[in-house]
Amino acid sequence: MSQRQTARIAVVTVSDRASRGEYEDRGGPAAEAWLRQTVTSPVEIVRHVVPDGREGVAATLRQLADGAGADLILVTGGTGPAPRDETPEALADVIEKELPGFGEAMRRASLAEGVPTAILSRQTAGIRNACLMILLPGKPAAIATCLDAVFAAVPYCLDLIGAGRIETDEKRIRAFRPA
Ligand SMILES: Nc1ncnc2c1ncn2[C@@H]1O[C@H](COP(=O)(O)OP(=O)(O)OP(=O)(O)O)[C@@H](O)[C@H]1O
Ligand SMILES: Nc1nc2c(c(=O)[nH]1)N[C@H]1C(S)=C(S)[C@@H](COP(=O)(O)O)O[C@H]1N2
Repeated sequence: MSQRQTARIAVVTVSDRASRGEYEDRGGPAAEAWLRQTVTSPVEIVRHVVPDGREGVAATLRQLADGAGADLILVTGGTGPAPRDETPEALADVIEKELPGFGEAMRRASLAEGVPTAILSRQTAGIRNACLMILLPGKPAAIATCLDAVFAAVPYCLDLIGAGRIETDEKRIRAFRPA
């Protein structure tokens, strides 16, 4: 299977208050900045800010994967235990396969940084067709911690599902592609 040369990445901030303009979204820009510093191959990055809620988030994920042809979607926010935190339920509605190892590795990294509430985040990842979706906590400071913890496995995962190929700056993240 030939892989698309310019990978399409979507960054989705899920936050009631950021979507209403009550505070400036800092999570989406942090995720985009992390990607631009790390991915060295051609990439298109689009950002969206949406309110919490299962149906709306699921519709956004479907549109980005199926309509916009995203290879990778990073979602930040709505992973906690509060009543409006429904991002994992939205993900479950749209994916064919869950990859729970992503959540395990991200929570371990946050715990190792001394954040005991890391276990409150139901962060995870999943596959829909040729799109990998990764859920991150809403705290902007968590984004680099969590992406640093899992991103070495992302390029090979995209290869396996037939998504666009990405290369990384080895000084930041050494992509692991088993021989
Ligand atoms: N995208 C973001 N940009 C800036 N700060 C954020 C963002 N998401 C979360 N935060 C900060 O982290 C705190 C905890 O995030 P959390 O996702 O639990 O918010 P929340 O109480 O669910 O509210 P909301 O969904 O309206 O953002 C917020 O109060 C805010 O200070
Ligand atoms: N690295 C890191 N992980 C973190 C946090 C944090 O500040 N740093 N906050 C935790 C808290 S307090 C919550 S409630 C959950 C879920 O956050 P979310 O609902 O914004 O996704 O993420 C957790 N994971």
